[in-house]
Amino acid sequence: MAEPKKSVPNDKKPSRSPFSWMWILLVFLLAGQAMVFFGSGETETISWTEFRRGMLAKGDVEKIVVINKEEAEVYLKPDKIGEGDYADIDKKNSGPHYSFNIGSLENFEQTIDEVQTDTPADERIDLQYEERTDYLGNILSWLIPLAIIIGIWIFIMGRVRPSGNMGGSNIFDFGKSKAQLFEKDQSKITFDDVAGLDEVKVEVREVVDFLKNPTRYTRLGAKIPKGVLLIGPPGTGKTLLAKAVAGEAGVPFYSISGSEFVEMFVGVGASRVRDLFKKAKQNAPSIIFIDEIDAIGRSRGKAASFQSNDERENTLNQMLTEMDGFGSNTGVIVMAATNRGEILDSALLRPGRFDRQIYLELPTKSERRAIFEVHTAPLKLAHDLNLDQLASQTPGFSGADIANICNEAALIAARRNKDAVEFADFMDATDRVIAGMEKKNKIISEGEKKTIAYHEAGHATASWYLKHADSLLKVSIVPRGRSLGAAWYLPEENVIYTKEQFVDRLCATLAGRASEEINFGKISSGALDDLEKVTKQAYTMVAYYGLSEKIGNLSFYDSTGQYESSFQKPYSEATAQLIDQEVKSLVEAAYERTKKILVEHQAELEELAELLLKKEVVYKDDLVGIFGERKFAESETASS
Ligand SMILES: Nc1ncnc2c1ncn2[C@@H]1O[C@H](COP(=O)(O)OP(=O)(O)OP(=O)(O)O)[C@@H](O)[C@H]1O
Ligand SMILES: [Zn+2]
Repeated sequence: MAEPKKSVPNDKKPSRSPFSWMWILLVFLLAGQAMVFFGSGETETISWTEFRRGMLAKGDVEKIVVINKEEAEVYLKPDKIGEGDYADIDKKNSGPHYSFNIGSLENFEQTIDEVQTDTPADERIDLQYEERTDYLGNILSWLIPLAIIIGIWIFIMGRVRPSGNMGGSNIFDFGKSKAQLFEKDQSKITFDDVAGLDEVKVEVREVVDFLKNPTRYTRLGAKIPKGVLLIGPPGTGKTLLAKAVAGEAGVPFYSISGSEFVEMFVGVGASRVRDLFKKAKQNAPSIIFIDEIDAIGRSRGKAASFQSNDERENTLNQMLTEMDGFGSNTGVIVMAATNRGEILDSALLRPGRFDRQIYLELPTKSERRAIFEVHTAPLKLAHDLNLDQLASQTPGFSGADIANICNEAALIAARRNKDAVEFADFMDATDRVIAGMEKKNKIISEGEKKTIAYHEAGHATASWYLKHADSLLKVSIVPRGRSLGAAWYLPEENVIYTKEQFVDRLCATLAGRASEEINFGKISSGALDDLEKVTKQAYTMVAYYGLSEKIGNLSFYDSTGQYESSFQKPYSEATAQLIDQEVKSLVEAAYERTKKILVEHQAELEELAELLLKKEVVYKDDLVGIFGERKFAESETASS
């Protein structure tokens, strides 16, 4: 996430800061304490022992008033006051002269009783009991906790709204949106600041045009999309791209992060959304950017039973209402970013909401070079610095990582008192950034990269020569999500598959591992997804589609879902074993066949793998260059 270079507070009205509230409370508390102190100032507090051994033993006490069975007020005999031990008490003071805490009432009464029995009736102590309500104490006893709670609340509010982004943060306007507003002329980010992402930029250019020339579209009755969802791994430039759209269109940009909604109090999230949309509409045309939308837009229902987050749901509902509410010519386009598109609530993706989805990927080598170019532009570089080399040293790095490296490198060079940033500084910076990344990202070593390249080349080679495999569009060894490399196919849209088609697909999927075995003599864990797919497919072939001779025309598929819930298999133990055997031999046969194909075309496989290592992404043209035109026409694979 990028921090805004320039932002202006959107609320300019004068506001009382939480600190002034702290002061008021403090004064209040001190006043309360002072009242307690002075209110009891006239009676000296003594201890029970002092009382018993002193005035009680000497018989100086005239009256004791026990208050609330806790405290005793002592009145001395008038003739004792102002003399001896009591010299500093004013003669006119009618008492109480002392007070003490009686501790145990029983003990106290017993002691007094003992004294009384030894005393003549007319000299006995006058013992009285009184229930007194301590108004001040009561008030304070709830005022102090209240003050503490308010204090904590103010403190939390202060944290919830990081004051760095906002000029005046007022504890009473937390319902207002704290979206940051970037004024037109202040946001100078354009598409030139976004390196690579060429395909994405084409799609996003359209959005710029919607904002600039809405009538061109509305004139013909076309509906301008309201929401654009940017999906991609962290640091791939989603925020940057949204800002560039605002910059190119010259419209205000309101940004807020989904996670900010979540830490709010009940009802606040929804009112923030309302406020945000209101503001954006007032300043239309404009862009609302919601970062980390998954924080509020997570699929409802699924995990809800565990910990239902009503606040999140309210916020989401309010957002959907707002998006449905404004017409397509309002001139407000909502852009949202997430790195987990799959967990979003489907309600968000419905037409009229975020129906445009744009995928961003980690940059390829040439894109990384371009990003290095952007971020080294402001630096003073050594003349012999080779950006190509930097790009090839940083596979799997995101744009944000690269921006980070460039800055680190400059810091390192400065620390070393250099006049220009050199290659070595970049390498050290890379190490430092890797150390920070290691926890969240996969770092790929040269050796691993080679394994991945040969694995993907295996898939590509096999599917090129398998009649029924989908035709290949693109092969990449740029890591994405859980997988380390990928091949993109043009899928056949068949409804019915023949056994041959199934088997060819099995082979294509197994080809990654087969290539690893052929080229390195060992296999790796990198084929997990492939093997999962193969196993599932082989089982469906045998147990569902009746495609194995030994099982015959039986299907244990259950469209009603009963078997699954009843733990009971619809076939005998013997059949179960047979199914397992059939699956195994099916996969084994496919694997052997795949290896044969790969060995036959080993030279081409190697050529492709090396090209992948060099370019990281290889397109259909390159594939044709290596393998020649694919022999199977598309129509031929689409089958009977
Ligand atoms: N394609 C790119 N070209 C130039 N700089 C880039 C690119 N991608 C990322 N960056 C740099 O990385 C920084 C962070 O990117 P940004 O905040 O846009 O990523 P993001 O995809 O929104 O990440 P997150 O998912 O973590 O919010 C940018 O400010 C920019 O400096
Ligand atoms: Zn694979």
